[in-house]
Amino acid sequence: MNRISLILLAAGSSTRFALPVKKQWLYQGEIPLWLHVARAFEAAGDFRDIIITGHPDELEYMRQFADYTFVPGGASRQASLLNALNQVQSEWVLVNDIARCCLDREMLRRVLSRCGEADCIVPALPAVDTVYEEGRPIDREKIRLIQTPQLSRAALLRDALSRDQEFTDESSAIHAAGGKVLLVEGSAKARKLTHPQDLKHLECLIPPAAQTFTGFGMDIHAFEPGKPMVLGGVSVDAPVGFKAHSDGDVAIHALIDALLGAAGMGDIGEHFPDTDPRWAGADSTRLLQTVLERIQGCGLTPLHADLTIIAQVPRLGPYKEPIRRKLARLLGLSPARVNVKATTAEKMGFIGREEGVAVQAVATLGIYDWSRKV
Ligand SMILES: Nc1ccn([C@@H]2O[C@H](COP(=O)(O)OP(=O)(O)OP(=O)(O)O)[C@@H](O)[C@H]2O)c(=O)n1
Ligand SMILES: C[C@](O)(CO)[C@H](O)COP(=O)(O)O
Repeated sequence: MNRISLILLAAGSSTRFALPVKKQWLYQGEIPLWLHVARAFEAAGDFRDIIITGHPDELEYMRQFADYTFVPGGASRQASLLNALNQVQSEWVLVNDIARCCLDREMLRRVLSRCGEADCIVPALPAVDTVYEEGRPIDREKIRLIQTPQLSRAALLRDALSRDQEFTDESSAIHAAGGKVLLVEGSAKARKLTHPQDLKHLECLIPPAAQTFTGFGMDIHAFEPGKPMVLGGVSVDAPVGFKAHSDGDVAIHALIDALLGAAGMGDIGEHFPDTDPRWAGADSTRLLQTVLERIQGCGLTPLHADLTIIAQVPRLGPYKEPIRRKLARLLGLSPARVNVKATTAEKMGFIGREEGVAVQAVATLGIYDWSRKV
């Protein structure tokens, strides 16, 4: 069987799923769904290689979980698939949507066992409901609902998908290119996860583990006279602001690093390089929102944060509570789960000499519990 490469498509944006987490990042126990599916296929077949598409912003992160070949996805399923096909050396390629997350081994066997009998072997189900097309009932016996995994001749599939036409699956592309498509019996188990309500019908899914992850962040900024000071998203009355590429909100920067640390997603400079003009003068609350979307999209959720601001000047007593409330709102947490402390440096060092401010932050993330939404 190792003349077959496996492609798993996991670069979608989960628009129809409408939860903060993307479908491919729903945790199954301690691992994300895309890895759970990859392991299920790896255990069920002897593939020459396993190629997984991921959103370009998530690819490095995906590599931290496993040693497969990861390929950046494109703007559509077809574009992602073409990127992955460029890595394929074998004659045959099996393509599965990560969204079809429950592997029916019997169905996989039915597909693989017909290898060579057509250019594309496709699992399909009959329609069991009455079917209307444009307001009129049609003969449902003529209808077949197409699933994945589909087994295709790699070279033909590459050519078929490279035409200037959008296809929703491999079999339609191969059919349009004049190739032979063979339908085999599909499986109700291979239902596609498209909307949150599909979660109830996917019996193979297991709830996420009750794990938490902690990260630490630290940032320092020098004062810059004449600039407005913003700390923790709150305007502070001071004759100086912070020298920085962005608005210099040192508290939010420390918090972002703590969140990225807990997620295992690197540091703020990797996400918002200070060479990138997009972030010049940026409102740091926007950076925090972007980071939160990335973290939540990948299946994690903030639980708690604690910050210590070390400043000789300005005096921060009156600002601690507004900063706490602002950060809690941004994190989607109760103020009871966000703490903001302030201390001076006892007139020592650069902080004591009133040259700048340092902030330390600790943040805790949990795994998003999608099973409570079912
Ligand atoms: N640009 C894209 C779009 C989709 N996919 C993958 O193709 C499969 C089928 O796509 P779909 O179920 O439509 O997923 P999404 O595109 O994420 O969903 P939506 O259309 O609701 O945004 C999914 O496993 C998805 O991750 C992909 O790799 N690259
Ligand atoms: C490939 C597929 O799963 C076959 O039914 C389906 O066409 C994917 O559609 P989507 O809109 O990209 O989810």
